[in-house]
Amino acid sequence: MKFALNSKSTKHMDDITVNEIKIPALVLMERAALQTVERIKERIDKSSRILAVCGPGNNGGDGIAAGRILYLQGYHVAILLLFDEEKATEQTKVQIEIAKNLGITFENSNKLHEYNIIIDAILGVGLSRPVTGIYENIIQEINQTKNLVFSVDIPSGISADTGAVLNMAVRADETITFGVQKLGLLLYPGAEYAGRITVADIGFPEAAIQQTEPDAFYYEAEDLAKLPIRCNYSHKGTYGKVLVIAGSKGVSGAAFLSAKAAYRMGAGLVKVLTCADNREIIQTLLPEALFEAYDRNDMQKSEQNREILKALRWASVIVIGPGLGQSEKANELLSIVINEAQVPVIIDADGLNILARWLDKQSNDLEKRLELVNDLLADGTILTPHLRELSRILGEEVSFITDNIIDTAGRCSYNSKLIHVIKDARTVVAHKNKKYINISGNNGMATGGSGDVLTGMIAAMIAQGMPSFEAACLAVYIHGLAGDEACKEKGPYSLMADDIVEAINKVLKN
Ligand SMILES: NC(=O)C1=CN([C@@H]2O[C@H](COP(=O)(O)OP(=O)(O)OC[C@H]3O[C@@H](n4cnc5c(N)ncnc54)[C@H](OP(=O)(O)O)[C@@H]3O)[C@@H](O)[C@H]2O)[C@@H](O)CC1
Ligand SMILES: Nc1ncnc2c1ncn2[C@@H]1O[C@H](COP(=O)(O)OP(=O)(O)O)[C@@H](O)[C@H]1O
Ligand SMILES: [K+]
Repeated sequence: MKFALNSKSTKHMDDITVNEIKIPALVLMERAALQTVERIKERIDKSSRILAVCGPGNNGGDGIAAGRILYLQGYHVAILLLFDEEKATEQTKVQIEIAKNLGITFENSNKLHEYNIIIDAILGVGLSRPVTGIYENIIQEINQTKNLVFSVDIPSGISADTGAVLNMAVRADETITFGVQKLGLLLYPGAEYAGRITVADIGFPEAAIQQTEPDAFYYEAEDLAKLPIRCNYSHKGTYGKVLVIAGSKGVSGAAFLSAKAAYRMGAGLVKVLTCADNREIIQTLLPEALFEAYDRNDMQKSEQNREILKALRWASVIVIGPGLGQSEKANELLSIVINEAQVPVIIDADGLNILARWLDKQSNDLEKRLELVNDLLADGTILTPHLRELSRILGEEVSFITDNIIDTAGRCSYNSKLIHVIKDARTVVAHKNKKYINISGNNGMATGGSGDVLTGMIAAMIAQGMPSFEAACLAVYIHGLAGDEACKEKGPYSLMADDIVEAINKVLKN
């Protein structure tokens, strides 16, 4: 598990390090520069012509120092300052003075075409407003050259908080970020602008890191160790019972994908509760699944509802929504589940759309709607909306979410007992003040049914005994990894949801 910070927390960590622990800012800057130089040297040679393009803040200071270190090692280096020297920070002024004393060339106009390596040290985590004027112009020029671009800490113009492009941003080949990962480098579009990212240790002391509340966390391969253990002395009951309430007349794929994914993820038993018409297709495609219809015409309604309640009592976790439609029956099923379930519930797809319609009848106000959902659903209920579904629940535009997905996740989950899995290219899972950002997965997964697969995977993790929030984070991570495995074989164009299901084993067996 790794942590990520926003700009405010990064400054807080810097502040403790420099002002309380008293490690001089220039020492940190020198280490930042040395780390930057290490990465750059892996991709250049002595014939390279390097230009450090620097802004007035400490990001610029890092760039000047990196240029100076390369110069002293015999590389061809020049520095371009984009500001009036008076405006530089104290540390950056020192860096300018050292570089001048050593006789390093300072360019006074943009001659980007005379260089093939750019050190982008224009703006770092201190970016506070949209980029305009000469900053905008130079960034545009950098992006138009074919030069190899190394961004210091973060590509200039990318918000460290949201990953947004503040009007104009550098498209880097590599980004060397210092101490801790930044939210803006994990989230798109920042993640794409950053190119290859290195999180470089520049000696922030553990005490400073400990005193800084992480803004989000993410998983890497070692976190697969969090998978529930399977023991020899066990049976199918040990690994839980997943009830998938999904599908409707003519719609069977979602139920199939969700149920199959739950099995591939290790659930002991999976039962599909769907419309009677789907019996043959589900039993043919997935004979391992138990089958129950929610609309049998050989039963009275009360008798049918008793069967549904029996299924709810049978389950150790319930999925409701994929392909369910928004019919009267679907509405009724969601009500029954919300009122009667005594185990964790995962609400997806049409389950969420129905919920949004209920909310529409009650309030247009975002806070009020969040309060209503919170009151309606049981502790630990998991909602798995994609951006459009979440926009319906919140009663806001999709852009309201994409402008600041971390902030939105915070608003949904702060003071809430619910777990939100906000699905996107970088899915965010939020619960109370905890936020997970998922970095696995690929654009091949932007294909019908891949969300249904995820729902089954989360359910299987819960069925095997994981707490709901941890189950959601791990399932989202593995879903992305399975997507990556599937993509190796099928490629991003041809990847289909069932390929993700079929690749789960590649992730789990290692
Ligand atoms: N301190 C430490 O421990 C360490 C810090 N380190 C490094 O410091 C970096 C942070 O430095 P920083 O705080 O000085 O901010 P930085 O990103 O250089 O920019 C601020 C300047 O830009 C200006 N500005 C802002 N937006 C603008 C815009 N749109 N267009 C134009 N100008 C704009 C802003 O002006 P202002 O908003 O004040 O008017 C101010 O002058 C960090 O990313 C890392 O690289 C490392 O050395 C490791 C140790
Ligand atoms: N570009 C992408 N990169 C990574 N993951 C993606 C990308 N596009 C979609 N996904 C993932 O695929 C799934 C799509 O879910 P959803 O939109 O609910 O699909 P469906 O409703 O068709 O099942 C989500 O888990 C999402 O995170
Ligand atoms: K930068």
